[in-house]
Amino acid sequence: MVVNLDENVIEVSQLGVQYDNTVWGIKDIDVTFKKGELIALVGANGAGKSTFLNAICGLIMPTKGDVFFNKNLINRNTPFHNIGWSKQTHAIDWYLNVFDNVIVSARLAGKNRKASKIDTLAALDLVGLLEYKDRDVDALSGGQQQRVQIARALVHHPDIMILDEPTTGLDAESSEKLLSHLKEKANKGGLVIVSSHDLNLLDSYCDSVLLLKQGSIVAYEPKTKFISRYRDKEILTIEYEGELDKRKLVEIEGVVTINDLKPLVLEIKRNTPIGQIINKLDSLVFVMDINRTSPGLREAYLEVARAKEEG
Ligand SMILES: Nc1ncnc2c1ncn2[C@@H]1O[C@H](COP(=O)(O)OP(=O)(O)OP(=O)(O)O)[C@@H](O)[C@H]1O
Repeated sequence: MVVNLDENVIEVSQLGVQYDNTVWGIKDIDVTFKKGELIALVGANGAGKSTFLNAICGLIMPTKGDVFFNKNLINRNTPFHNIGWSKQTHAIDWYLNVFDNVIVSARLAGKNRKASKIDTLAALDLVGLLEYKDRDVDALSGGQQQRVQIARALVHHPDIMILDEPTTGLDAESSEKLLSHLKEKANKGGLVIVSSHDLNLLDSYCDSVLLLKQGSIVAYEPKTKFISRYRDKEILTIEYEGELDKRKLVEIEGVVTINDLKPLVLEIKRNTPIGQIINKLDSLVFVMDINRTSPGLREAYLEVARAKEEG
């Protein structure tokens, strides 16, 4: 597969989805996605992530605006083909067993029976469901049903994957395995858009961040740039024994915010000498362990969300 990484794969223009002629799920979204990236779609509950992903896949009809895939219009009448999508709500065939649920997706993508069978077994192996291949899907746990949906999305090796909260219900190991697979696909020239509330997981794998708030794009930029908005702060995590009073902590020089009390998680100004902070804590509690880290996606997300609220 020869991939032109400069190609504008998906172009979204003035996209808006209004529900019941009242609530705008998303509004006036203009954005372009290129290949070769894993994009983290983040935002609070109700920010419009699912609406946005469903609209760009052609699963719901926008109220206004357009989505183009390589300059071709996408909508419910001409939906995407050769993409892998997975909705937040399960879209699986309840009357089929696990294997058939997945192979049907490969066949629908135009693969022949033999290739579909090989790919189905590989996809089930990837999501850890090989031993369940003959089970009815309604005899699976919620997390296992989620894996069936993911296997359906990936089985035909699409170079565009749009996955809405794919790790909900997955255990940590499966989530890491899935994201690592998606990252590899993006590295090889694919385009992957993943929404999730698990910002620590996304941090390890995403290239760019798209932050939605109240149906609009607040930020869309490389992860490093997104996080650098937060570069003037670091995180101190402190394990201790005893009781701490928040009011005493805010008085300590260099402490910007208290994120958590047990363990104590402090945001401090970058390069603050931590000796004075530790001395103060030593006088209040028994300090057992101190860990100093640079902020990641989660902290940057909270910062940007907070700044936009204030601004
Ligand atoms: N079917 C619907 N009918 C009416 N309003 C809807 C419908 N689906 C979503 N909305 C509204 O549109 C807005 C965006 O919802 P959406 O589900 O896209 O958010 P989200 O970012 O995916 O949230 P979450 O993180 O909770 O999954 C919300 O205000 C929501 O209440």
